[in-house]
Parts: sequence; structure tokens; C-alpha cells
Amino acid sequence: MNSHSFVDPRQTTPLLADEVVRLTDVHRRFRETVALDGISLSVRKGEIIGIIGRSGAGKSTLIRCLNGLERPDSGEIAIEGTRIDRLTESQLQPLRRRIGMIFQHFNLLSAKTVEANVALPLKIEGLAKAERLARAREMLDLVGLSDKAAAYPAQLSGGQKQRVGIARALAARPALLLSDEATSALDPETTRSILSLLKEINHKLGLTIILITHEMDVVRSIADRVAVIDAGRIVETGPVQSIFANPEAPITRRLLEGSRPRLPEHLVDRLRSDASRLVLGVDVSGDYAQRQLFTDLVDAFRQGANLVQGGVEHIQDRPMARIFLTLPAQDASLVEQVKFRLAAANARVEVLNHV
Ligand SMILES: Nc1ncnc2c1ncn2[C@@H]1O[C@H](COP(=O)(O)OP(=O)(O)OP(=O)(O)O)[C@@H](O)[C@H]1O
Repeated sequence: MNSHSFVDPRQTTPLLADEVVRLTDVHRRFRETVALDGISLSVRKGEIIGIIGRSGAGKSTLIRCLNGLERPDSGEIAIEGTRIDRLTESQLQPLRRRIGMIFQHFNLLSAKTVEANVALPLKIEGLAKAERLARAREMLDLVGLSDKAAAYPAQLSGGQKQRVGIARALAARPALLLSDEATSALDPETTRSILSLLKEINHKLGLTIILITHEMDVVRSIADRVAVIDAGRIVETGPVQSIFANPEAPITRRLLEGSRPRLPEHLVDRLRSDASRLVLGVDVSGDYAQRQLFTDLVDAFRQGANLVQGGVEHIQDRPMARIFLTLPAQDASLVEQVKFRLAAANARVEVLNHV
């Protein structure tokens, strides 16, 4: 039997409906360092999941286990129902084609044209030249770079290079796209255009995407679900809106702080030195954020509350408000009234005594 196509039936694991990836209690350590400490995660077809964590949390190790570059010490990893954690290198080859990857530094071959870069995985797969070129052109069209087929990577901007990276990753029609900090080297505007391209491709092709990132903004703009990883464990997971509206783990809160609207420094200084005012940070999501929030606060504004800063944004089409209020610190009944109303609307209220 050809070892390339051989997959031991004992290594296939029953698939849940629409499940593309399943990790079960995955452990990996490097000498004394525990990189993955019992990761279990299931990813459904068509889902975009963001895996976020600080530096050293275990993200790269996780992605390397997913594409078979790293072997877990224990636990199971299944892609489309096939256990990959015990396969040999040659058994892994056909399965790797089911996984496309994009990288922070694009990893394009500088001596090859854009078209040849995109066609390369198909050459490795053994497709005929005409078919390779046709597929490369189709992919370049998908990422909006048809006119750059004959260009070399050095002639492209960072955003264009990443589009080529995406076209190359999708050329073999993978079931799963792994994105490893793919926008970390790009400016904010280019980041937005790459993220919206990924979202568009996800819609158009029903492609499953796992985004590894340390930036909550990336997760917020396109992911359906987020898994927060810290010290090799998933400490919190759920739909993006609920994690943003109600982060529970301290590390999630810290990661969120970097991406949530903050008070400007000069206001922080002024409010810190003003003991007569209590400063509240309020987060609230859903229709309430758009409709009822300010009506509920009208009385408080009449009694001396001030809106210092804030507004409404949309995460996965769900409105989320983050506002900063100050209240007269002495007026205990007003403070209670405001807190009560906001709590009744499921708002998260923080007293920022030391903003
Ligand atoms: N090959 C290795 N040898 C020794 N230790 C390793 C190796 N790979 C990872 N580690 C350690 O495992 C832990 C997790 O590392 P990993 O690279 O997976 O984290 P990360 O979340 O991707 O971090 P970053 O965002 O900085 O890339 C770290 O403490 C790291 O030092």
C-alpha cells in the first residue's frame, strides 16, 4: 500500500456535524517549559475563530501542532475527522494540503513572479501547468491582484504581498486557513483591507479560518468566536460579542484594555486630581446601547452627571457602547441611581477612581 495515502482507521475520529478541527486535551512541553497545557477546542466549517494571547502564551506551538510541524506529547488533533498527531511526515503531506497558511512576513519567493508564487503549491501537488496557471489567475482575481501576475514581490506593497500570500494559501482549495499574525506587520488601513478580504473570502467560499493574534482589534473586526490562551491553556472562549461585552478572565480584560476606547491622557490627569468627581467607565451592548442608554441617563445629566467621552461601535453587527461619565462624588443617591439603572440594563460599570 502506498504510504502517502495510508491512514490507519484507528486514527480517524468520529466527526461532529460540520467540524473541521478538533483538539482534545493537547499537551506539549519543551524541557521545563509547558507550552500547551491541555488545549481542547472544536472549530466548525465556515467559522472564523480568533486565538489570542500574550507573547509566550502558546499560540505558535498550537499552530505548529495544527499544521503537523510539531507533535503534541499527548492529546488528539483531528482535521476533518483524521487524527494527524500520530502520522509520519509522508502521511502528513496530503493532509497538509487541506490547510493553507498565511504569515506575518508573507514568505514569498522573491525570484518568482506573483503568479508563480501562487501556483507553487499546485506544482508541488503535481497539477499540469495549464491548470496551475488557470487556478493562480482565479486566485489572483479573488484577491484583487489580476494586474500584478507578472510582477515580482519586491514591486509590491505590504498589503499586496499579503494578498499574494492569501492567494497562494488558497490555491490548493484548503479546508482550513491558518493565519499567523498575518496583519501584524501592516499599517492600520492595510490591516483593515486584509481583514475585510479574509471576511469576504470566508463568506464566498465558506472557508474556515483560525486567526492567531495578540491584537484584540483583529479578533473584533472579523472573528465569530474567540479563544483566549494564557500559559498554554484556554482561559476563556465564546462568541466575540459576549467576550467583548463581558470579559471574565483577568487576562482577557487586560488584552481588551489595549483595544477599547480610552480617556486621553490630559483628561486622565485632570480627573485624577479632582476628588469631587467620581469617574465611571460603562460598557453596554445590544439595542440598549443605541436606544435607551442615554434616555436612562437624562435625569442624571440634569442632576450634575457629565458625559466625558464615549460612543457606539459595532462588533459583528452588534452595537456596543463604551462611555465615560463623571458624577458628583458626594451625591451618594445619584451615584446609586445611575449604577442601579445601568446594572438593570446589564451594563458593566467600573468605578475608575484612579483613571
Ligand atoms: N522549540 C522550543 N524550545 C523551547 N521552548 C519553546 C520552544 N517553542 C516554544 N517554546 C516555549 O513555549 C512557550 C510558548 O511559546 P509560543 O511560541 O508557542 O508562544 P506564542 O504565544 O506564540 O508567543 P509569541 O506571540 O511571542 O510568538 C514559551 O515559553 C516558549 O519560550
